Amino acid sequence: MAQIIAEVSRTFNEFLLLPNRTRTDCSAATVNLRTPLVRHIAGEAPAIELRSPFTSAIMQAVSTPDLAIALARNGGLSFLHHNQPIGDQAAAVRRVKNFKAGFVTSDTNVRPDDSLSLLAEVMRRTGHSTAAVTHDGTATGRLLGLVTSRDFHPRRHDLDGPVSGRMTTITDLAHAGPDITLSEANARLWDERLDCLPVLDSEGHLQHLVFRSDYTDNKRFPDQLVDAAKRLRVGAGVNTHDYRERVPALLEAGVDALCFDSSDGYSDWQAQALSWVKKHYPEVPVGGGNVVDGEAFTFLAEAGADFVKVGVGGGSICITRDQKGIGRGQASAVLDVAAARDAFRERTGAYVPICSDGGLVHDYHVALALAMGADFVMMGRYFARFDQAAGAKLPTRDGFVKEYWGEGSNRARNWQRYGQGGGQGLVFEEGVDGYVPYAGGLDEGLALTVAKLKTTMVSCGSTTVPEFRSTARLTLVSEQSFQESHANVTLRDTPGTVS
Ligand SMILES: NC(=O)C1=CN([C@@H]2O[C@H](COP(=O)(O)OP(=O)(O)OC[C@H]3O[C@@H](n4cnc5c(N)ncnc54)[C@H](O)[C@@H]3O)[C@@H](O)[C@H]2O)C=CC1
Ligand SMILES: O=c1[nH]c(=O)c2[nH+]cn([C@@H]3O[C@H](COP(=O)(O)O)[C@@H](O)[C@H]3O)c2[nH]1
Ligand SMILES: [K+]
Repeated sequence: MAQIIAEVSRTFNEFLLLPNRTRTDCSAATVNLRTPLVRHIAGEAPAIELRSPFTSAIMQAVSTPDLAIALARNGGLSFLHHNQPIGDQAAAVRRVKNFKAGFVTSDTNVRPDDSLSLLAEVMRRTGHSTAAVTHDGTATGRLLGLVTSRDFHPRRHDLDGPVSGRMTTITDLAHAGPDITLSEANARLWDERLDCLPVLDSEGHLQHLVFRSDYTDNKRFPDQLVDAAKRLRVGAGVNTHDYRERVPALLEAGVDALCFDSSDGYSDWQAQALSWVKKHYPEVPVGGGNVVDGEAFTFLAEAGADFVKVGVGGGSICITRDQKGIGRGQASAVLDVAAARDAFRERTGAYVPICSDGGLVHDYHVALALAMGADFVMMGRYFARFDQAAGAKLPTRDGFVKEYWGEGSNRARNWQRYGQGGGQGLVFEEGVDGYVPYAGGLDEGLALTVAKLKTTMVSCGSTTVPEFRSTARLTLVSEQSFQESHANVTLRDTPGTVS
């Protein structure tokens, strides 16, 4: 007879945190959000640690290179989606790895014999006032000089004259070699009172420009998630179909972590694929999932998973529970898997982090997921709202929305992966195609969520994620107390003032 699990399956909305004693040295400024991404010996440092416990979903509508850059600059990690040809996904990985914070590729470039009027036109188009003069007018040509909008004036200079007549030539120009770090470049900008420092390769070809005006921007991101060579880190989703070709191409492109992406990770397909990656590329971290119980977690941990993603059917675009009748309330799933992770650590000495994926509707749900045992979270809807995500931004009567669609929807055209009903292709959809409210840029949006998370942790008396988890006290809420959690007055539509 079928086994019936006695415990009711619960969601995040059914829980609240009780405040713990907050000591005077516990404040938002002292909270540290570092958390392990990958398997490690318990008590030792993991090979990769997130600086902030956020990852973006392995979805076309979410994890673009631009989003990956923005999230890594804020200490989190994106997993670039694999619903695209292998070469395209590898190119997306390269785009993130080639991003050098503070090192910009020059977009305002001219040849020495171009006219000043052409230069003025290029500057007007790009909105930038420093142009690189290269032998072929490209961003990577041999650098001959720099010219700025301060070097010429339409009434003083003949605009038909060549750029070379007004540029500062390379012999009089401070410049740097390819190995300079951002902090060394910044030091030179200040010490030598430069506005711009060109970075050249050994043959004198332009690689990047570093601007003094970007200095504060670089200081804004103290928690960037970078590798040993100071390049931003990026993850990539893979599947159990073409991993033998996809994984080596992604590694070649410089990917930092992989994750098998499936609605149901409790399968021999995934165990086989994990063992294959571990056998051929033991150095690359690879996650597995998704699962919703301890038994499935242990199965993937034993197959070699370096982290395990938790969540079936709870995502905002998910219709898996309606369609297939499988899934589990996300709170129950995380609690069960967290207990299995701790038992696995006791038994083997290995700590395999877990990720709560999908169904995080309110910012405080992130705090609940971490309190219930998640080491980090993955979100789709949340990141799909930002400028950097893939969906188009569309105007509506009440403001803007962004497109957001599930990987199991018709729109995702993930069909080659399906053998539903024993045939070829997608027989029924497991996700919907819709819109989410537009939320501007990722930097500002994530900063707000992080601020709320830190404040919750302070109320719970903890300054680290492990401390928060081990001391959290959670309570179930009744229907009535849930009502009490919301404002119970008629809201003004214009803000009131107190004075
Ligand atoms: N987290 C969630 O609740 C859900 C997520 N999704 C997303 O939708 C996308 C598609 O997920 P899935 O449909 O689970 O894709 P999948 O590729 O894991 O599975 C598709 C089908 O292929 C089979 N299969 C897997 N590997 C195979 C192999 N090597 N040879 C033959 N058959 C194989 C599976 O058993 C399944 O029937 C993913 O991006 C997933 O994250 C979809 C539904 C729910
Ligand atoms: O049932 C589903 N049908 C789909 O088409 C689909 N696409 C993505 N996902 C999963 O949802 C997660 C994102 O959820 P949120 O938008 O709630 O953050 C993602 O991280 C996935 O785990 C899907 N689930
Ligand atoms: K299964």
